[in-house]
Amino acid sequence: MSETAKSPLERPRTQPEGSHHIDGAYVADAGGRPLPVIYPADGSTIATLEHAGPDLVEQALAAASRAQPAWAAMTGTERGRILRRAAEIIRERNDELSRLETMDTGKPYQETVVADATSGADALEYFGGLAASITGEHVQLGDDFVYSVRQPLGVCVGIGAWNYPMQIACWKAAPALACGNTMVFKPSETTPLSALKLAEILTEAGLPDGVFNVVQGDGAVGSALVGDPRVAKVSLTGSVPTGRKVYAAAAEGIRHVTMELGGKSPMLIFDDADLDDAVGGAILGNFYSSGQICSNGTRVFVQKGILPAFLDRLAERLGHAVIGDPLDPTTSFGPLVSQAQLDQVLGFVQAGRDEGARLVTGGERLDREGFYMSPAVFADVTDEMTIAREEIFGPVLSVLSFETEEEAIARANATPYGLAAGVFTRDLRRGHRVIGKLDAGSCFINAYNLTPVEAPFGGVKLSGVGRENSRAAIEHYTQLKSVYVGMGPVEAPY
Ligand SMILES: NC(=O)c1ccc[n+]([C@@H]2O[C@H](COP(=O)([O-])OP(=O)(O)OC[C@H]3O[C@@H](n4cnc5c(N)ncnc54)[C@H](O)[C@@H]3O)[C@@H](O)[C@H]2O)c1
Ligand SMILES: O=CCc1c[nH]cn1
Repeated sequence: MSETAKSPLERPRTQPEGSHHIDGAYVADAGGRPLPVIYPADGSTIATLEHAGPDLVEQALAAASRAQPAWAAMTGTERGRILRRAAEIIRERNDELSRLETMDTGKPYQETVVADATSGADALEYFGGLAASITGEHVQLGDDFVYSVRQPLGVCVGIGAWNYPMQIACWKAAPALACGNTMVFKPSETTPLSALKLAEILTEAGLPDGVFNVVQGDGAVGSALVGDPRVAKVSLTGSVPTGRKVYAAAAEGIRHVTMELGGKSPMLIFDDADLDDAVGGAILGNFYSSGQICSNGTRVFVQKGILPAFLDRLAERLGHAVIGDPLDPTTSFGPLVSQAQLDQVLGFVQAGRDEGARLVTGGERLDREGFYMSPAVFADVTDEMTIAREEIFGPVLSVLSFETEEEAIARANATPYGLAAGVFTRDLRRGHRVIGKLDAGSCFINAYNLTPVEAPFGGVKLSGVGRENSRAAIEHYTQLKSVYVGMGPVEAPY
């Protein structure tokens, strides 16, 4: 692994005009608890916001409720035009938005410039394009007929995790708004900045006031939003423990939910796989965003025949990772998001060592300011070890070996999670056969962690409920009204 010495890109302005964005404008909550925003690359405070108090939560929900009927009454074409305009503005400002995302999350600019704001723009463009074609259906029943209308749900609450702040805000807002809903979005308290930019850009694109609102704060603020009787739907991206709480609170009001939760996904590499493709997939599925990706394939099952070559090539390629200032465009591996996350991940590395896994490379706290560690690869991992069972959410790859296809499938499925799964093989019949038997929502054959807006994204088992992206998301932000129309006399028994 090497360190960079190039000059970093210019730092963007990080202190927003106000902490929250309600009814089309920045708002401050003078009495709110301070919310410092930390730059993971050096631990400095780059902005100070405040958690929303009850008055601000009320203001945001009232704005979203007020705005919803008129927004829903606009045609899909009109709504879609605004979303697509917002996508254009995001693309025009991608460089600045990417630098902001890098400062908020610590992810290398090399990544944010291609995978964060641009992914958000894709969602706004895609759902903006679909908005005009959201329809029900007509069923003829003799002379009578039934028609259905796909209606918005009302006020939706979106709650985000810290790993893809802009992407998560857009993946929730774009389908919600396209369908005629309004939204109050609460970003993660760890990365609160880019959702405010999204609100600002949507307003600039012509979004009516109150349709998309951002309030800041921790779980208590999220909880206040989820429990409000005006809320029709909650979409959470977060951990399974938070998902349990939010799902239960939403159930009190029989609210719709989308739950995008954690995972411990398997990647199966067969002897006949292209070695470099498989190693590339393992790198993308474990070390991109310093390993802080929900769908990561952190249990890498490698068939015995290819195992030595796989480990050698993986260690060799990791040696080319450029660890450094995430604002330096040549940096390919940045810090973790926070000191707490770093401590947690290093705790898992220690558990791996204590339980007898072999540390092939990395796993060390780096001697520099910021929350850096080197990417870790463990070999000789067994299914019972903590690092093979628990979601680590950091750069720790576990290699487990296997002999037969049936064995690998059974072991891959022996987890309460079911977010993603991958298979690497040159035998496409085997690729489809194996992927068909893996319990996961988002699957890959000879690829990993690609999440185009056209593909449904989401998990099974504890990893979640519902899907983001694709046409499937339209169903999760609408409800059907059916209307039976009688064309003849009404016959009654008496
Ligand atoms: N499936 C996916 O699409 C996806 C994507 C990214 C991250 N994740 C998961 O997110 C986790 C990491 O993110 P995190 O640490 O921010 O997760 P987290 O569960 O700690 O927090 C997620 C969000 O929920 C809020 N929250 C916490 N308690 C709440 C409550 N009681 N009511 C309402 N809101 C509450 C937090 O403030 C935050 O905004 C990992 O488990 C990861 O796998 C899943
Ligand atoms: O972190 C989860 C969602 C995701 C996966 N890849 C890009 N975004």
